[in-house]
Amino acid sequence: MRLTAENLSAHRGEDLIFSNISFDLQGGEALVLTGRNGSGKSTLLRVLAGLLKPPSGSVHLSYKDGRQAPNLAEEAHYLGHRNAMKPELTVRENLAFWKSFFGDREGGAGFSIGDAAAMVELEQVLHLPFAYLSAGQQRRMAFAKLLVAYRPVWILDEPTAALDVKAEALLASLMRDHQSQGGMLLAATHQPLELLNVKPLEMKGFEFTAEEWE
Ligand SMILES: Nc1ncnc2c1ncn2[C@@H]1O[C@H](COP(=O)(O)OP(=O)(O)OP(=O)(O)O)[C@@H](O)[C@H]1O
Repeated sequence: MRLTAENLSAHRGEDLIFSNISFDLQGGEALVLTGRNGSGKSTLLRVLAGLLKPPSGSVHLSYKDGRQAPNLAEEAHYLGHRNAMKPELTVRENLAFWKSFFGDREGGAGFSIGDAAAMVELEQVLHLPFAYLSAGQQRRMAFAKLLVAYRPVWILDEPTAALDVKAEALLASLMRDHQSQGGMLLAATHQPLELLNVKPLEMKGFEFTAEEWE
């Protein structure tokens, strides 16, 4: 797979958040966004996930054999700051919903709910309402959502926030497994995760001085 983004920009309300963002990524690589708070990392990930329309620029995704994928959003999982799980449903019910809602895309198959829960080391809490899990357990289960349905691209916004060191290492190893199988990662993270084939992209945001406004 190959992902090419050219000259992307984004607005929030009246403000230009970034412009001229371009990158090129192959299967197995990870684009890691860095930059200070407010520099536009989440905004860029939301643009790539198809949740915000960029006023300029383009994104192209092609399969290994050169065919164009219809769009990136359909080939990607997006894990934002929120976990997107219903608190009153059990963990198993939540994962079952996402598994059938997403289905698999070309090139792979999702894991069973039991296997995905075991991969995040939480198979013992599948019967509990999602709300009963600790913040770190909830985040790990939100990650299991990526495992139950296959997507070649994972778009991850601070995936390891609220996690202890052991859980952070566990999710990082699942991310590396995804890469080893040819998957791509697009991730914003404040913690340095040990990913493979990292391409860093520093978001600078816009900082206008008083003189520049005049
Ligand atoms: N819905 C919105 N409406 C208006 N402005 C917004 C909106 N969401 C974000 N912004 C602004 O866009 C800018 C970029 O925010 P963004 O969340 O992309 O930054 P970030 O680099 O991910 O920051 P952090 O490291 O704190 O997560 C910020 O100035 C923020 O205030």
